[in-house]
Amino acid sequence: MRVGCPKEIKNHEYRVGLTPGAVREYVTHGHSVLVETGAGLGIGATDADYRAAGATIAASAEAVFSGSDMVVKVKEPQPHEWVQLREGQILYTYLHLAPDPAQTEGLLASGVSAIAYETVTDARGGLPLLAPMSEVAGRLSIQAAATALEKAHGGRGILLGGVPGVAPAKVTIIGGGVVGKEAAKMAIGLGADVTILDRSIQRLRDLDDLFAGRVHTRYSTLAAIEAEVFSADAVIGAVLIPGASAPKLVTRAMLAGMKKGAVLVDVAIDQGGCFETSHATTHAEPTFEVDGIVHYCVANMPGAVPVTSTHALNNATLPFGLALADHGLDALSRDPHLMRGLNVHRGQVTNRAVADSLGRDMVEPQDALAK
Ligand SMILES: NC(=O)C1=CN([C@@H]2O[C@H](COP(=O)(O)OP(=O)(O)OC[C@H]3O[C@@H](n4cnc5c(N)ncnc54)[C@H](O)[C@@H]3O)[C@@H](O)[C@H]2O)C=CC1
Ligand SMILES: CC(=O)C(=O)O
Ligand SMILES: [Mg+2]
Repeated sequence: MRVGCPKEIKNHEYRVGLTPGAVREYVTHGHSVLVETGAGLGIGATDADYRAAGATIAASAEAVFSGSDMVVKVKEPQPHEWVQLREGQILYTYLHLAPDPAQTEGLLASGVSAIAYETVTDARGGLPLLAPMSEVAGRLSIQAAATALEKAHGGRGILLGGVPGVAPAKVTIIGGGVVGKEAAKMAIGLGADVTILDRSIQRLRDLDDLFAGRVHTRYSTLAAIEAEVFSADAVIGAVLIPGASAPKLVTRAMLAGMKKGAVLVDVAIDQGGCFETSHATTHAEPTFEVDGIVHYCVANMPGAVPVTSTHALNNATLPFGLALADHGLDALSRDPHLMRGLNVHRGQVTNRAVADSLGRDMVEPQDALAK
């Protein structure tokens, strides 16, 4: 198969779909790999590194899109990229379609078979291609909160860990999955007072065992969210209903009950955000203020640390990517977990949560593939 990797073009996105190490694996499996010139510079990988791994360097993104049977990326394709996709081609990347009707229309019109990293599953009920970036974003969320809490950045001027004799900041984490757990580790490490809310009691049990008394856990009800948000200095939004738009758990009315200069970090913004007042921001201008509350809503947080993120992402995407290259779309029939990644195929939406969120018809992926 001809595998292609264009340079990422989203604002301040420095990750790349394939590392030179991943290219070498595809080439060893007998595939050819086309990489856009400069695609790896954000992680310090030069065209020469890719050539040494067996890739051919393409002068433009257009050459990669037109010359590949499968396009491997990081972020959802941008409008200028949708139009270059075609029927019979596989797109393998993050998509986050539920809050993005325009991109969905673009992919449907192209006829491409689009596999979303974020809905591929594993045998343990996890999301193996989302998890590594959730680990990064969870850890970064506390760095973002700490910075935004500084007075010069619009925050209330409180140090997460306090100092001896002065109380630490209170961090409320809504959603105790991968993002929530990693955020908690960092917040505890800095000495903050941490509470995690989740609506899975089993998840709260696991977190209670893991953190052994160093976090408070609360079952996520409206009343509990309100109480924990009102008393927080920083709130991390980390909920997920796989594939679907995030539920709005903190309303605009609730901001009035919060401390002035408190910070909301909406990690779930890539699924539309879990705070009513969120809108996606970029690394160039990551925060904005609503009713005296600082909002940080960057939809590609891991792009800020591309070296760590790209390697972590490639570790996870490589086995499924190789299966796709080796077997084409038959790889989906061989692996029900990869099948769950298929969001769009030949003009049809093939993921239930995505279709429901967008109010569109859905065709079961195996039926869509059989046609
Ligand atoms: N902004 C960014 O750059 C990035 C964003 N993300 C996003 O972060 C979000 C979280 O991802 P993960 O931690 O991997 O998901 P996860 O599935 O591991 O955890 C989500 C948790 O939310 C809980 N939850 C669902 N509804 C809830 C509610 N009403 N109240 C409290 N908890 C609730 C679930 O029980 C689960 O434990 C996703 O939207 C993901 O796409 C992930 C990586 C990067
Ligand atoms: C998951 C995601 O949106 C990201 O890594 O950018
Ligand atoms: Mg996104």
